[in-house]
Amino acid sequence: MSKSIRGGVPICFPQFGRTSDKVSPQHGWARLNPWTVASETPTSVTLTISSVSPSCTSGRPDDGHWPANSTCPFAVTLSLTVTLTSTGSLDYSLKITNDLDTTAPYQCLLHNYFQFDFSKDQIEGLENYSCIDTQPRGSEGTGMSYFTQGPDPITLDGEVDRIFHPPQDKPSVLVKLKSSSKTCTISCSAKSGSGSIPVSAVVWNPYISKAKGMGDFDDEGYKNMVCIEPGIIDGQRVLLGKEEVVIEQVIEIE
Ligand SMILES: O=P(O)(O)OC[C@H]1O[C@H](O)[C@H](O)[C@@H](O)[C@@H]1O
Repeated sequence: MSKSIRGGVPICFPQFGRTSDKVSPQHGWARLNPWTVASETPTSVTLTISSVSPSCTSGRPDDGHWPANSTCPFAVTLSLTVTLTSTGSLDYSLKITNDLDTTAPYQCLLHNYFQFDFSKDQIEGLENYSCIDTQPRGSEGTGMSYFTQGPDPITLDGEVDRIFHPPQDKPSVLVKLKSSSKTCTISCSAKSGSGSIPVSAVVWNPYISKAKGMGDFDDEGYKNMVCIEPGIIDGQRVLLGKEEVVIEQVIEIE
């Protein structure tokens, strides 16, 4: 199977993490397969991938991840346009199209890697989000914990793998990564014909032992990075027949 790069913005689709049957690869097949350049200008590029294209094989039935002799259960096309704007922001527009009349289950997440000083920088914007902290905390910590994120900025102090689901009045997400010299703002929203879709966000830093265990990651790399990953991951969603969902993300440095 192909491997995702550990940087930039891998697209997790059709699921974040593993499926309950553990058949599909972690974070889905979209980040494992080649995308096609559909068009480009000096400041933008549009890339596409279809679940049924012959080049999309990693994580698919012929890769041993689905039962033998099964065919792709759905036909979905992803189209990603990335634009460097005149103000210097990077704009991402990801269109997810169900090419069939039948429904297709999905989740989708932009697995952004950012430069981040582990010991000093701070994360703002997730106040009042419902947090699932997947990492045991404290000497007696076991399993996950659930809480509402308070008003203080988030700082990193160990392995961090937290899923933030938005309060009801906040379908889009706006996260700020603050260092002493600059602020990086990540905003993300999602919509389909029927209206906005709530955007959650994952914050991830592997810290010492997980960094050492990852063959494609520098042992000390955790000190200079964080992943801020907005996406549609609150439960299992369903694309209706021929439905189009668009996820928009803007990254800006002030
Ligand atoms: O190693 P990967 O498959 O790229 O996943 C890297 C990370 O992605 C997300 O942030 C998940 O919440 C983490 O649990 C996972 O470790």
